[in-house]
Amino acid sequence: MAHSTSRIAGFYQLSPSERLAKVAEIAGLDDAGVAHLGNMGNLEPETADSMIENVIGTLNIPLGIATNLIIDGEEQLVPMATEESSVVAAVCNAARQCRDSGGFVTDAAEPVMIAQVQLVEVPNPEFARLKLLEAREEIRRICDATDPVLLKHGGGFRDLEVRVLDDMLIVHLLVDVRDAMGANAVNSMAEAVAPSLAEWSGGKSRLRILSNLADRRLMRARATWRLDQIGGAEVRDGMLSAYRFADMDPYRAATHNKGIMNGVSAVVLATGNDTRAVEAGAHAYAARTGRYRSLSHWEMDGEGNLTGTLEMPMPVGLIGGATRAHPTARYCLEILGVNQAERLGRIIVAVGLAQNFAAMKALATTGIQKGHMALHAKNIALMAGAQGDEVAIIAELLVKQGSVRVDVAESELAKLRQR
Ligand SMILES: CC(C)(COP(=O)([O-])OP(=O)([O-])OC[C@H]1O[C@@H](n2cnc3c(N)ncnc32)[C@H](O)[C@@H]1OP(=O)([O-])[O-])[C@@H](O)C(=O)NCCC(=O)NCCSC(=O)C[C@@](C)(O)CC(=O)[O-]
Ligand SMILES: NC(=O)C1=CN([C@@H]2O[C@H](COP(=O)(O)OP(=O)(O)OC[C@H]3O[C@@H](n4cnc5c(N)ncnc54)[C@H](OP(=O)(O)O)[C@@H]3O)[C@@H](O)[C@H]2O)C=CC1
Repeated sequence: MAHSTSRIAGFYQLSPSERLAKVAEIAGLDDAGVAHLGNMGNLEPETADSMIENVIGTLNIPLGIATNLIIDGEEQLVPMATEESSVVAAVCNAARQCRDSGGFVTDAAEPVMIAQVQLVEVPNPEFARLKLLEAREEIRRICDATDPVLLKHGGGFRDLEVRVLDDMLIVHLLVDVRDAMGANAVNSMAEAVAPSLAEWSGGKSRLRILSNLADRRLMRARATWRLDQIGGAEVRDGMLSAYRFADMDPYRAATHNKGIMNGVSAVVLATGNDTRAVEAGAHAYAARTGRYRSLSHWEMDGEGNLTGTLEMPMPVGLIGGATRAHPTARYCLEILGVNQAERLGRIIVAVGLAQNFAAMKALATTGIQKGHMALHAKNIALMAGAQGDEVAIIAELLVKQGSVRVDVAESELAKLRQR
């Protein structure tokens, strides 16, 4: 049913509770709905209200901890925020199976982000391109002057690329953003330097914005799963065949990479980082050869063990965005014990690889539904209306019957309540 109006002048100037009252009136929410949405959980209304616009409440997402991970020789607990069952269990499961071979080894490139400046109506783009490249030091001076704090932390302008796209010139500012995700930092630089670029090129500047294809800020993770740990050669070969399928077929690659992002996005979200930025970068990177492919690579080593690698852009920070503003994100960073954005990125890529291993193994053996649906059964029980102890009882019944469905849950719940 359409609402009576969506034009609410000055809505943004109200407090969260005033906005909620207004929405409740228009949408016909009852007292229980208002009370529920008005409970802001562990995010203060003032904090939420300064993070985004038109706030009326908060949405709690479960926060789980991935166990069993060894990353670069260190035991590592990892907070993951996700609404999807079996994602956390999958990481624990994969990490347990490579502990005997040392866990995950990671690596990272410098934290360099790209800002793009679009120059249009450039009369002689090839000529202007060289002029801009010659002005590198002047460009450095203008960019670095916009962010002395970043400079103090060892970051700042690193290099310049100029591309000719038809009649446009696209300038890439390569900026070391240290422990920030970097969008605001590089956007400010792009805006500051654009008038000079336009003048030197003889054109006009248009867009000045970060590129989410953060292909200079790559992070890598690798691990070996011993044959005896994963259940033998047949399991390994099934997984290698699953990988080949993903690498050759975009329909499969999209799902395979979604599995990787199950792990990646959960840690990105838990730490208050920008999930969309990481996701956009990951998928653009997966398509960099002109064909959308698997982000991970799977092989067999000389001893027949399964080896996996994952290399992907990882624009995450420990400062900026919601990383410091959201108290839960701050505590997640405390649990992680990281003091450099680079370490956070490495951990995230290791989690992505673990997630991919678990999903591929399940797919290549029992099928995804057995493990996933067993854990999803509690959600189904909740959907059927189970409460308190009923949730676990109904979930167990569904798994035992091998039919994790809402209609079955409803009929089991009715029977349980008649007893
Ligand atoms: C679900 C499991 C882990 C069961 O796996 P299992 O072999 O039945 O579990 P197990 O009881 O033998 O336990 C093995 C280990 O898994 C962990 N584990 C086991 N159960 C739990 C639990 N409840 N909570 C936390 N951790 C759990 C735990 O670490 C445990 O070791 P332990 O600590 O007992 O020594 C397995 O089937 C699995 O890894 N499945 C993959 C699940 C998955 O990928 N889910 C993502 C959602 S599906 C999707 O969106 C992506 C997809 C699949 O489409 C991607 C793609 O297509 O590539
Ligand atoms: N396309 C995209 O993905 C876009 C994303 N965004 C959003 O931008 C936000 C991230 O921007 P970001 O620039 O990272 O955040 P901030 O601008 O909030 O923080 C970065 C700033 O923190 C200061 N700083 C202090 N210590 C450090 C350190 N050790 N390392 C680096 N910087 C330090 C720097 O200088 P100073 O104090 O002088 O600022 C730096 O510029 C996210 O919320 C993202 O969602 C925004 C636009 C586009």
